[in-house]
Amino acid sequence: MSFTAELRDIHADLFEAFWAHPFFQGLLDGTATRDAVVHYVGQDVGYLQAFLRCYGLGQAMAPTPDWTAFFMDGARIMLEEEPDAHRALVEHFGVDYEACQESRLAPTAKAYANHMELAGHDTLGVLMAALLPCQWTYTWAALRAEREQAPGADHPFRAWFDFYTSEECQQLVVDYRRRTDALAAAAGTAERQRMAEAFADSLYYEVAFWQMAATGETWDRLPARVLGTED
Ligand SMILES: Cc1ncc(CN)c(N)n1
Repeated sequence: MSFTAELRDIHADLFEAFWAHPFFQGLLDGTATRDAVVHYVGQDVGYLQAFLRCYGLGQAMAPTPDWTAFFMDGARIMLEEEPDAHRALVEHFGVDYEACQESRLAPTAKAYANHMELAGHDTLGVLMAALLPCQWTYTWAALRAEREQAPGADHPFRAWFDFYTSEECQQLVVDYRRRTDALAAAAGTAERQRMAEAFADSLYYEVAFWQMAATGETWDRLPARVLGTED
């Protein structure tokens, strides 16, 4: 079994938690609230900016022109295409995409961004393992949504699902996995272990990012779980 297939197996529970999270299910059935969606998109703009910086860190480690092209193309998709998917989410609520951008990353978004950027100061393999869940979870969940519930043409967030199920996004996941598998195969035990941990941490943060959106988490509005006021 390949390295990434093994990680997929080991962390099946986190993939399932990602799918079942009320925020994602709200996007799927169209009941997600305005506040949660606007907060999600406002935070995601900053998250994607951090991701683009990681592509820069990847470029700095690129061993071949092929790797350089991979990071350049990933950055192009994120800069030119992904914002349109997010724009569709907030425009459903009559909110301007540019206006909903938040100036400060919430605790969860910041922790995730810091985690990825730290991975970008380790090896190329650790960086790739940290970046993979971002591509993989969204495309996996959007494809599953299409299979199981087929959001119709009149679905309010149709464009968002269309982006993540696109051939381009699917190919990106295939390429990410192929490259991560090749790096893992060439890595020693210690590096492979750091790769596995970087992947698991990012996957955890993917689920936590939904929770951040659902609870409206910011530094001023920490969830009850953090404040110790939870029942
Ligand atoms: C937090 C997060 N993770 C993943 C994606 C999909 N690229 C995203 N836009 N934001």
